Amino acid sequence: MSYEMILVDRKEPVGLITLNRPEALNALNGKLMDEMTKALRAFEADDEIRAIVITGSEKAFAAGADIKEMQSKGYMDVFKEDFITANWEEATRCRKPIIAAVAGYALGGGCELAMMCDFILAAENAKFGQPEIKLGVIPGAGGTQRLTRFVGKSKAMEMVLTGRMMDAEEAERSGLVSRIVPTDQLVEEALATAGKIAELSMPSVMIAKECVNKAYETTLAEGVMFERRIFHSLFATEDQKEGMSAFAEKRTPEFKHK
Ligand SMILES: CC(C)(O)CC(=O)SCCNC(=O)CCNC(=O)[C@H](O)C(C)(C)COP(=O)(O)OP(=O)(O)OC[C@H]1O[C@@H](n2cnc3c(N)ncnc32)[C@H](O)[C@@H]1OP(=O)(O)O
Repeated sequence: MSYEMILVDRKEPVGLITLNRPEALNALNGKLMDEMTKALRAFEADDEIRAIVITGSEKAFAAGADIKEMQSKGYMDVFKEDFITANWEEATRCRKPIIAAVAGYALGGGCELAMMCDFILAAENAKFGQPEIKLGVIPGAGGTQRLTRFVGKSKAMEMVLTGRMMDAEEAERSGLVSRIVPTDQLVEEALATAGKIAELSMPSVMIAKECVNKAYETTLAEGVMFERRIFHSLFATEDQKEGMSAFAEKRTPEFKHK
């Protein structure tokens, strides 16, 4: 499959998607999002790929939705095409782990896309923000909801109401990113982290992801019960026998992903 606005690289067992629209700081237009949706679906269906990394350039992960594409749209246009959600949420549907490797600007839809991934690794030069208010709109791809869950009401409110950006240090302190890495080592580090996840038992990884995500959607008691039942189910896998035998025998496990 050929892509124009993203680069897709199969680095088994990791799939790498690089946003590649440098002339517009990777602004996310319909074509780019369609391509990303296709690439994510292809990796999801690929048995040899067990973790995914989405990244941009050193200057920008993505500077948001394409403002020039949006500017002339009217209410009925955005309503009829269900603008933003229609082809933007594939990352949230993917069952394999996705790491956002963010350098430079992650603004508006760029920040929202990063937050749809399972975790964010930030380069030292990363800058996060929801500047939509400065354009006379508000975040439309989950920013008001996900940012608030990551950083809490006060900081999310300030960022959404003023459009202020957060640097990597502040983003790490606030829990938006899992850690900061030197900018020139970002992709390498994200691939290495994804590679480590991909070595683990795939069913456990996919189910662990489901359980953590459940914490956002349910009560503590229901979430704990969901976790326990799922934990029980993993005792039906070959990988549970292999993982625990390998520990007892002091050797490295060889997971079969089943
Ligand atoms: C998804 C929703 C619903 O939540 C909505 C959104 O995401 S709305 C978009 C939110 N994002 C923004 O408002 C950021 C817009 N960009 C900027 O503020 C600046 O470009 C910058 C601070 C990120 C970088 O500034 P600078 O280094 O000075 O570069 P520029 O000359 O401004 O940009 C270079 C080039 O890229 C084009 N560009 C940048 N961002 C976008 C964008 N979001 N959409 C379309 N095009 C964008 C910019 O216009 C420049 O192109 P040329 O004019 O030189 O052709």
